[in-house]
Amino acid sequence: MTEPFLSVRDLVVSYGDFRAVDGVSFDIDKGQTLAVVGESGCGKSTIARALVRLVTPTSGQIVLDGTDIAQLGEKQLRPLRHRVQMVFQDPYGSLDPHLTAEKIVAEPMRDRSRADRHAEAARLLDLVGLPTSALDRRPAEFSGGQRQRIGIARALATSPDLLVLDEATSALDVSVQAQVLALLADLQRERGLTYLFISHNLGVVKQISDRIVVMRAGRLVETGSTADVLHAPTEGYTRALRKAALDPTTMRGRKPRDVVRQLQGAPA
Ligand SMILES: Nc1ncnc2c1ncn2[C@@H]1O[C@H](COP(=O)(O)OP(=O)(O)OP(=O)(O)O)[C@@H](O)[C@H]1O
Repeated sequence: MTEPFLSVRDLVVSYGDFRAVDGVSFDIDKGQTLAVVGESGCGKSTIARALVRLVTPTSGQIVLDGTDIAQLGEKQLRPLRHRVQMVFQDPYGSLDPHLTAEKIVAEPMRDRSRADRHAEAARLLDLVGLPTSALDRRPAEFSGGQRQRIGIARALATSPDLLVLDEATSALDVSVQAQVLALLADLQRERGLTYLFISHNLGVVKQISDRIVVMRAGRLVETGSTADVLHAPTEGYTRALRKAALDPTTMRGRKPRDVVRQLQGAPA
């Protein structure tokens, strides 16, 4: 049997005495999408931060294509960093407002010639569906969906194998969200990219993921294929999340966390 591309084993991430992620294990095969779902504060973003090594795990393993990166120091990580990139929820907040799209996308290519950087930035922007005229424009001149395309182009600039997408489509309205999801699916097909897709939106997760991990209070409560977890969840918590996501009247204007609490018997 081939090894999974990413294997996370007994991952623990603590902030001081608080275990934000508490003994979580999962695998992702190359070219597949694993979604991590759960209510606000359950540790989804902490898993993302550990995978891109913005935080150092307290314990456990993060084996990326055969190398455990969990405890590597910055110097050892440097040659591996290009392989894992992150796309954030808020493209506006994560793009430097003073830089043009060309500079933002070409930032990781500092050692290449100016002409090369220009050509590569144009190619990447074209890949995410933006015209050459986008090169000279700054983030404020783009729509939310276009800004997220720039965020994806920037993440692709290092030729990564794994993209960690942390609520990457959550700030977008439904039709733009669908376009960005279609773009991500195309990029995965064309480039064999592996995705870890973090979301509280089970409707989106259903469209994009092969497998799902359900988290609650730092722990993994359920995992399986997308069809199994969404259509035949074994855990009451997953059923509550699913009900909250599928019933638009329950969700309107409310935090999933509040809806889940209500479904579990707390007063609305
Ligand atoms: N730097 C930090 N220091 C202390 N506690 C933190 C820190 N970052 C996150 N936490 C806590 O860790 C827990 C998990 O946070 P995390 O951001 O991973 O959750 P999440 O599932 O991504 O939530 P959301 O969906 O709201 O983004 C929360 O209780 C949060 O308050």
